[in-house]
Amino acid sequence: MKIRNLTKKMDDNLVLKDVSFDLQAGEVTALIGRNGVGKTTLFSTMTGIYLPDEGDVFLDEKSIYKHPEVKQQLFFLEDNMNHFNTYSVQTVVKIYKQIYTTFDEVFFNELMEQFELPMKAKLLSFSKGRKALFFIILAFSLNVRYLLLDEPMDGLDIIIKKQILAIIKDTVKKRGTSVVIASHRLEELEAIADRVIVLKGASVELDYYLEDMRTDAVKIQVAFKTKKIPDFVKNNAQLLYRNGRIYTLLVTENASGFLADLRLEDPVLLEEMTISIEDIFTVHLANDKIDYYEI
Ligand SMILES: Nc1ncnc2c1ncn2[C@@H]1O[C@H](COP(=O)(O)OP(=O)(O)OP(=O)(O)O)[C@@H](O)[C@H]1O
Repeated sequence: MKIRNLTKKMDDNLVLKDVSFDLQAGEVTALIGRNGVGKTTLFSTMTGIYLPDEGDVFLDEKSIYKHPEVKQQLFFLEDNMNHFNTYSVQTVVKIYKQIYTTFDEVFFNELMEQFELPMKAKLLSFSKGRKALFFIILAFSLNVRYLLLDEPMDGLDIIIKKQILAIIKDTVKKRGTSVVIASHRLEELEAIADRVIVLKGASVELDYYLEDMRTDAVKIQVAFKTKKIPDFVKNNAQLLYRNGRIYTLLVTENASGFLADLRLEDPVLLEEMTISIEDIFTVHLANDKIDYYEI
């Protein structure tokens, strides 16, 4: 799926500006950004609920706006499916089976049984967690190539979250589905995301694979003998946190060269740490920069 130069205004507000990326099969992409940045608007525009002011979205080289039939291959799970509240599970399934001929009934029944969700109950009688679980099961049962999930785990308890993550991971692996999950709960996506797209100020600020990031980048804790911070540190590292004289730094390019230079300074503390999505988010989206000199 190719997203090309999407620009979208909501009222007079420019929400998306020249947004482009490709989605590949068998990958989980985390779409992250602060509240109100435009994640839901991007999904709505990618699926033709909104028409873009500029740009296009292609599935198998066909524009989804000009060839709506290709949208059979994608599904957008909105963060609030309350419009189905008065329907029974059976009725919702019937509706989706008519729309999506790829619906996998065996898979659906197996998961409904596994999670003990009743078929005849109305969705209104489900707790928030059970309802979210039901819609995730439904979404994956549609057997589409592209799934866009908007905050699918918002407000769920840890047990259900883990169950949902397991379903996502398993199905992506087995079926080669491409899943995009919009969230600001980064720690939850860490375990399953292959790639992260960061939206900021209406545009794509960052787009990278976590594995590449972990290879090219390094996160370290360092403390120097004196209060003076070497210039190459200030110029090449992004400061994540500071605790007294201990600096937690993120270096995203030429990590090995940076570490070698750092060792020459003979620091009193130098420790490598695991990079999290949250670190990236902090560096790129935080408004307040931490000052190296504030000791
Ligand atoms: N129907 C609408 N009419 C006018 N403005 C809208 C409409 N929908 C969204 N917006 C505006 O577009 C911007 C992006 O909203 P959107 O819901 O896409 O952000 P988001 O990143 O999904 O936010 P959140 O993380 O809070 O869910 C916001 O400034 C919002 O106020």
